[in-house]
Amino acid sequence: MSAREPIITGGGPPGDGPGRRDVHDDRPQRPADAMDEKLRPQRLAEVIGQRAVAERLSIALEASRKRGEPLPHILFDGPPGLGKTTFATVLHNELGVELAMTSGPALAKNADILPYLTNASAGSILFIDEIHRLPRVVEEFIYPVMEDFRVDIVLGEGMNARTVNLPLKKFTIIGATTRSGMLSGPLRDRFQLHEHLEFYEVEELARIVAINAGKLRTTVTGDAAQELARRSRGTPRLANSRLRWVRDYAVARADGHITRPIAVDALDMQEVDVEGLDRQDRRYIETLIRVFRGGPTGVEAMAATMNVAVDTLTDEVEPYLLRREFIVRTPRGRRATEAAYLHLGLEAPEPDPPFDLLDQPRLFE
Ligand SMILES: Nc1ncnc2c1ncn2[C@@H]1O[C@H](COP(=O)(O)OP(=O)(O)OP(=O)(O)O)[C@@H](O)[C@H]1O
Repeated sequence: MSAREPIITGGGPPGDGPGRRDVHDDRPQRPADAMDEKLRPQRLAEVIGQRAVAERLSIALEASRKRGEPLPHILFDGPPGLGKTTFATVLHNELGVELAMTSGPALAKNADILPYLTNASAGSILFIDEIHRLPRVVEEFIYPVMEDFRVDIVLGEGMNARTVNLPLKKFTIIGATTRSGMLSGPLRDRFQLHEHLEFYEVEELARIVAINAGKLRTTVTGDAAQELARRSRGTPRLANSRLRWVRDYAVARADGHITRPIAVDALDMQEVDVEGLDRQDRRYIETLIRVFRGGPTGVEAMAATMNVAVDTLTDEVEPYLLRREFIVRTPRGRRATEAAYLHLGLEAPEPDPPFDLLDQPRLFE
C-alpha cells in the first residue's frame, strides 16, 4: 500500500455502488481520502489504459453473468496507485454484488477473517489488500475456502479436538499485492486469474487528468494535462494528487484555469522535476551515485543510509526508477545507469570493461 495516499477500508461515499461494507482494520490509518474515492472510475468503460487487463476482466464478467456464478478468484499485482483497488470496485459495481474490503495485516488470526467468510453472500467479493502480508496460518485457513467454499474449524483441544467443515456461499476473493514474489506458490495457484498492472503511458495519464479536472470542477488545457501526465511517474494516483495541487495553485495564484505555465510553476514549487521524480526519488539516485559510487549496492544499505524503510524503497521508489532505466538490478545489487548521472547533471563514469576482457590476461598465462 502506498504511503502517499490513504488506504481504503470500505464504506465508500453514499451511492458509491451496491452493498459496500465497512471493515475493521487495526493498523494505524491514514485519513480516509474522500477525494481519491470521488475520482475513482466506477465502471469498466470508465477505466483508462490497462486495456488487456480490462478486456480479460470483461470476459470473466460476461461468463460470470451468463453462468450465474461468481467471478473466479483474481490476483492483482503491481506498484501502488496503479488501479488494483479500482478494478475490484469496478467489478463489484458491474456485477451489482456486495464488496467487503480488508487487508493482510488486519487479519492476524483465523478468527479475524472468519466473519468475512461466513458473512459473504453468494457471488459477493472479498477484497484483501496487501495479501502478501497475510500470516501463514490464515493463508492456510483460506485454502479450502478458495477451492471448495468451506472452512475447517477445529473445536475443542487435545484429545477432544475435532474438525468441523462449515460450508460457505460461493463468492470471490480478489487479492492485491505490490509484491507478488512474496506470495507462497500454493496461495498464488489458488487464484484463477493473475493480472499484472503496468505503469501508464503519458497519453493515458493525460486523459485521466482531463477527465478528473472535470470531476474537480476545474479546467485544464491539453498541454497542461500533458505536462501533469509527464510528471506523474506513470501512476494515476500521483496524477490525481498532482492535479489537486496544481488546481489549488491555479486558484491561489491565477484565475483557477490550469494552463501549462501554471502547471510547470506549481510542480516546480513541489520539487517535482521534468521526469516526474520527487525529492525522495532524486535522493535515492544521489545516494547511489555519491555514497556508493553508482553501485552495485544492496537495498538494505541504501535504506539505512537514506534512513527510510526498505519497503518504501522496494515498493514505491525503485519500480519507476527501474522502469525508466535510471537504475538496474544486478545479482550484486542496484546500479545507477548513465541516464541517472545525466539526470543529475553529472558526467557518467566510463563503463567497466566487459567481463571477458578483464579476464583475458589470465587466458594467456
Ligand atoms: N485505470 C484507471 N483509470 C482511471 N483512473 C484510475 C485508474 N487506475 C487508478 N486510477 C485512479 O488512481 C487512484 C488510485 O488507484 P487505486 O487506489 O486503485 O490504486 P491501487 O493499485 O489499489 O493502490 P495501492 O496498491 O496503494 O492500494 C484511483 O482512486 C483512481 O482515481
